[in-house]
Amino acid sequence: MDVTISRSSVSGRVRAPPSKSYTHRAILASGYADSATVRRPLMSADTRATMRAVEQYGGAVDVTDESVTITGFDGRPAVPTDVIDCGNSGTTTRLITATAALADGMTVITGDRSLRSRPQGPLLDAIDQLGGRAESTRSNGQAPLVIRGPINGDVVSIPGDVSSQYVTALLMAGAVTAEGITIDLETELKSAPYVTITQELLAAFGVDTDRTETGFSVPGGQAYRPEDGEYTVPGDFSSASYLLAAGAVAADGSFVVEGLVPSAQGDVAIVEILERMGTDINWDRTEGRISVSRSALSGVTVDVGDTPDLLPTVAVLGAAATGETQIVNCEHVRYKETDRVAAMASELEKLGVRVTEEHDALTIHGGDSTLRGARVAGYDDHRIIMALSIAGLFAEGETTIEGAEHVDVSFPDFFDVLDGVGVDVRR
Ligand SMILES: O=C(O)C1=C[C@@H](OP(=O)(O)O)[C@@H](O)[C@H](O)C1
Ligand SMILES: C=C(OP(=O)(O)O)C(=O)O
Repeated sequence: MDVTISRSSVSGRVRAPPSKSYTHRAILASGYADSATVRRPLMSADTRATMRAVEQYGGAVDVTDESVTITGFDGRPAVPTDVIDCGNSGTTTRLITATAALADGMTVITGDRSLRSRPQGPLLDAIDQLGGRAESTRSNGQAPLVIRGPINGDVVSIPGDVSSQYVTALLMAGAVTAEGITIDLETELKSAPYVTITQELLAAFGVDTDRTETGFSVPGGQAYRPEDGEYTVPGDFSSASYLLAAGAVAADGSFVVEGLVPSAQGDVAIVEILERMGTDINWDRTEGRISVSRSALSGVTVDVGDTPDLLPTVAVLGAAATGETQIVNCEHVRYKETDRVAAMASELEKLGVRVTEEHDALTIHGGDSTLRGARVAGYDDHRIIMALSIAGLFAEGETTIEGAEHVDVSFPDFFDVLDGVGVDVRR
């Protein structure tokens, strides 16, 4: 589906969708439990993939209006009756690969074309180190994957700079092994706040984890038991980044994003980045409400080591700013649904922006040019599509984004929300 956005202003109030990261974890944690209810989950293509995986491991998932009730497999996943298809979801793939290593038999895990090009090697090695067997069918460290368990727990050594999701996966599975898992990191941990999210979520399910000098550890023999049998998902700052950016470049009067209380999400950094760029932005942390006004932006340097998912948003903000916006420490952003560093460089250039791409940095030379609407590729990647939609708000004329239906991965009603705050969206 193509979506065409014309230069528009936005006004009014919107609610940020529920967090994708917390929803994935809460659903799988409920699978590891005896039973639990997840309130206000994100219902999207990616989180449904995690629900299907929980079912394949023997859980039952009951979706109602505002919640999902899960009868879990209580720490003992069954051997799936079929291949598990994770679609486009890297989080699902990594988290449930470690679950597979607990099952007494073989599990086959795959996904769409993008997913089958993403790196899984370090997690496969970790499962081998723990006494399981884990293989890539093409021997290239990518899905399809074949995993054989069960593992009992032990010490593993993995790199930290490819994906933090390996750590999350091992901590979640490690809690129900006999011996627990100690993870030694061979290199600096990128995307570190996502592990903090995991630790916070696990604590809410009564599971202890520790930070060690060289990594993380989780004692074995633990039971997943959420307080009062339920968990409520907070709002998503990665999704909110597009809405806040829309306000900064196109608010006409008051524009408010709700549902955003403080959280372990690293992507809360979008508030501070917008402030540094000169945005008039105000966060009522108690009410979870952020108001933002159209502002004159100036370029800044942003290190996305902890916040890879903000790169597309910051690149678009850089195009609206005067001076240079340098995005640094971004090599790991190349391992996402697409190579997002290359994708943003290429599509912003089509809109008339001067960009310098290096392996670990992206510089946007803002202010030298007026953005001209154009036809741009969405790379079947929800974040590229949403970020380019925001560029469409201030580009001259019309911006057409290809493959825009892929927003269903994390923010299914994104275009309805834009429409509702006054954006001229044509589908
Ligand atoms: O654990 C998570 O929920 C996520 C971790 C990050 O990935 P990496 O750890 O692979 O950088 C992030 O990019 C992804 O959108 C969600
Ligand atoms: C990279 C992302 O997710 P995942 O790794 O789950 O595919 C994302 O949502 O930007």
